Amino acid sequence: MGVEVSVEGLTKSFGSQKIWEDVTFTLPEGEVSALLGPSGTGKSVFLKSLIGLLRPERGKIIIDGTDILQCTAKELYEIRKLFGVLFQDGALFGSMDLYDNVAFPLREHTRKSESEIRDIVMEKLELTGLTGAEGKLPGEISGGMRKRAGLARALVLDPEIILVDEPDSGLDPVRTTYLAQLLIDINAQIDATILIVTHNINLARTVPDNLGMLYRKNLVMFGPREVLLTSEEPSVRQFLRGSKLGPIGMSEEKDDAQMRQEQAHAEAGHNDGSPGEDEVKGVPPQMQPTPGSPQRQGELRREKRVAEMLVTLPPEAQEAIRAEWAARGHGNGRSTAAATRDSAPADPTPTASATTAAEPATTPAHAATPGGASPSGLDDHYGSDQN
Ligand SMILES: Nc1ncnc2c1ncn2[C@@H]1O[C@H](COP(=O)(O)OP(=O)(O)OP(=O)(O)O)[C@@H](O)[C@H]1O
Repeated sequence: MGVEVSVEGLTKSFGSQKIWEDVTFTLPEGEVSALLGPSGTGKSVFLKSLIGLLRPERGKIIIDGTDILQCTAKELYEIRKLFGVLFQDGALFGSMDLYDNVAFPLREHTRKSESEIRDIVMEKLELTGLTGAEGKLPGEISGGMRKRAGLARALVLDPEIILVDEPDSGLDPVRTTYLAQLLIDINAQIDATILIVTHNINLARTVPDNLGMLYRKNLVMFGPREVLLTSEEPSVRQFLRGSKLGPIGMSEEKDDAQMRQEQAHAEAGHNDGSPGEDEVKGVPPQMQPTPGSPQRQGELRREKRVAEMLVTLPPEAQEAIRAEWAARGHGNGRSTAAATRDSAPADPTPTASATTAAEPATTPAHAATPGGASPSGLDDHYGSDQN
């Protein structure tokens, strides 16, 4: 089962450049979460911090009960074994065929025999739809296949936390949906905690249990998906609509004059290409595991967890949550929700801490990376700094 990842008061700077500060939230065990944010807001820096490649100057990152900012190098090595990381480009060794790429972490970090390794590699290749392609070199296959091979490699050491960096980059929308389905199916099968960093609005709206957003050097919000998807917070609303209207500009925050001018253009009928209000309104149904998959244990735990916090959420989010439970017609959250309905005032402006739900980040760091010198091999891909 996946483990909880809890981040408390985390602050990271490079020299005098503050990336984000006082970030606090929890990735709940076995749930799927997505972290959004405009380019340059420090999402990748956050992922690197979770796996111990970057060192925030303040705060805690508690993984399976251990604060990785305080622990020894040996403890960090052990914690990194809990992670599987899917990098944007798959991060495969160009000179190795897919079989050897996927087998790499097993050969590097376990004492398994070649026949045991073969069973595991072939199982993961089948899971990711790559049976028959094991003899191909990364340069001979498509970007989507490379992503799936990267995922197969991230899974061979049975990660409890899976981190996915922009799963849609370089993929067409259809392949992005297949990859998202694979992540949900894997979550159903192994109950790993999953954190996805993405810009893809459709993926953010339909795949995760929880959403968070980084902006203005802060975690603007983090909580159940329904909270962000119904939020009127200007940056969240703008981002989830992919609209020009709002505080987020091309390279930095807009000033009031620019916002007023764009608003006037919109009111005068200018079409800026943003999706229509109806296309992105409300909370779409969440992606479910492929029929025949096990029930997602994370979903069951989430239902109970969200039921307990339901009355603290904004009314629109409560309504969306109840509607989804009613549509699915299952789970103990449904009855708990009914029991607590209208029994307490909602907080109309939830903050990250108010809506915080514990969520995890996963990926066996070493499993996902080709390098062998570092405990996980992650350093070789991302580069490690001790800033
Ligand atoms: N090792 C580093 N040294 C100095 N600055 C860095 C380092 N790594 C990242 N940065 C800076 O941190 C900021 C955030 O970068 P990051 O890549 O995390 O953003 P992001 O939100 O993932 O962006 P994108 O969505 O475009 O991938 C950028 O200004 C970047 O230049």
